[in-house]
Amino acid sequence: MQTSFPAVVISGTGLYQPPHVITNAELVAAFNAYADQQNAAHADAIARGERQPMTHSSVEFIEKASGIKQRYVIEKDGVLDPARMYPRFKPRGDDELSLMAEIAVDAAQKALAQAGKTGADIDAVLCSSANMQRAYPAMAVEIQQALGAGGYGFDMNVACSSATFALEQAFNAVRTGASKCVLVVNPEITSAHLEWRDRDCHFIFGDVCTALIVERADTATGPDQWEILGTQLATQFSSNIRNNFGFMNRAEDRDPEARDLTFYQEGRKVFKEVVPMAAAHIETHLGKLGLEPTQMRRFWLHQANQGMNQLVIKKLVGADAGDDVAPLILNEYANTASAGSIIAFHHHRADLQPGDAGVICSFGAGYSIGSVVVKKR
Ligand SMILES: CC(C)(COP(=O)(O)OP(=O)(O)OC[C@H]1O[C@@H](n2cnc3c(N)ncnc32)[C@H](O)[C@@H]1OP(=O)(O)O)[C@@H](O)C(=O)NCCC(=O)NCCSC(=O)CC(=O)O
Repeated sequence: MQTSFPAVVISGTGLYQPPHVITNAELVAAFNAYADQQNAAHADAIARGERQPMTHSSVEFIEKASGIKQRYVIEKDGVLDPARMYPRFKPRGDDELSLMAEIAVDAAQKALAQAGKTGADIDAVLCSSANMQRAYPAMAVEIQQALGAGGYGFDMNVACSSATFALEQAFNAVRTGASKCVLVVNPEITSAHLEWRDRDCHFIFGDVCTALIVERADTATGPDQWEILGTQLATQFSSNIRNNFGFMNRAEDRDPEARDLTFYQEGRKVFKEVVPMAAAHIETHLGKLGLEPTQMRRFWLHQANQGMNQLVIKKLVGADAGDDVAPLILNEYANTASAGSIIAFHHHRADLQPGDAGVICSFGAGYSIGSVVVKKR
């Protein structure tokens, strides 16, 4: 028996933008100072041929290879200190709101205001992010309490596809009647998982938090509603984007400074393998909905690499991706893991008209790909 579901909308989005900017010039200056210090400290071993000298990074490479021009971070001094090279966060007591929850509450309140809702209207909180601050209790439950929300909350992690995968859970919870109004939050404190001392990746990530409100169309009162026409998720195992940090590290007697306990990747392989997967995924998803890529007014794509997004769009619509078709935010925000496509949706939808449709699509570690087709009401 075919069950018909009520229409479900995204009725609000919110964005927490960290207070500090690191430009590529600042980033490269810190990295090069660190490399010089390392080379001086190991000059003898380098002279004996026992160790390779570190090579300088460059602003030109970063901008040409990725399109990234700067990134926002929650704490800047620690990252740019050549004697440290990662952020410095003050530990908080168990009775204080944790940092991930704090930025999630900020983004959530903005999304709630846009939707004309309060925390009390929320009956499910999905905190979905590439990294969680602690093992438990779930971040989502702390966020639920801080917002005065009811129902339940849980955390989920699908790396860069965390937001789109959570959107499908929210969509299903609302359309089946299990939940009335779901908050999806994506606090991405990527500065803490990035290896700022590795020139292959030190430029990639930035911090941010996004939030989305998902509810039935017949309860939505906000001025800007986007009906979810469908969602499609896919995963295929790959170690090409990986981070082995985890609760077993201590039991494995791992060196906490080991290179594989922060983000690492085979960037070229990711580029080559993920572009065709993402394009085919979107095309198949739209086909199931009886839609063509050329009918989409906009693609809010994952923000990892400018060239990647251009290739995905070329495969889909046979044309170069101008900002009007696939807006870029990574030049300003860098890669913000799961939040990237949601930042693009947040900043670049106001000019669309009722009836215009588009695709929010993430792709990243897993591999994981998630697409959400939306139409402005
Ligand atoms: C990482 C990249 C920007 C790297 O660009 P390229 O592939 O063109 O470059 P490359 O690594 O082959 O390096 C080319 C040459 O430049 C050198 N090189 C590397 N880094 C450099 C730097 N900082 N400054 C100057 N030179 C540099 C290399 O040593 C090499 O030298 P030589 O030529 O001498 O050997 C790109 O591959 C990329 O964006 N790929 C997609 C990755 C992606 O989407 N990942 C998902 C991230 S995870 C994610 O999004 C979230 C999630 O899922 O969690």
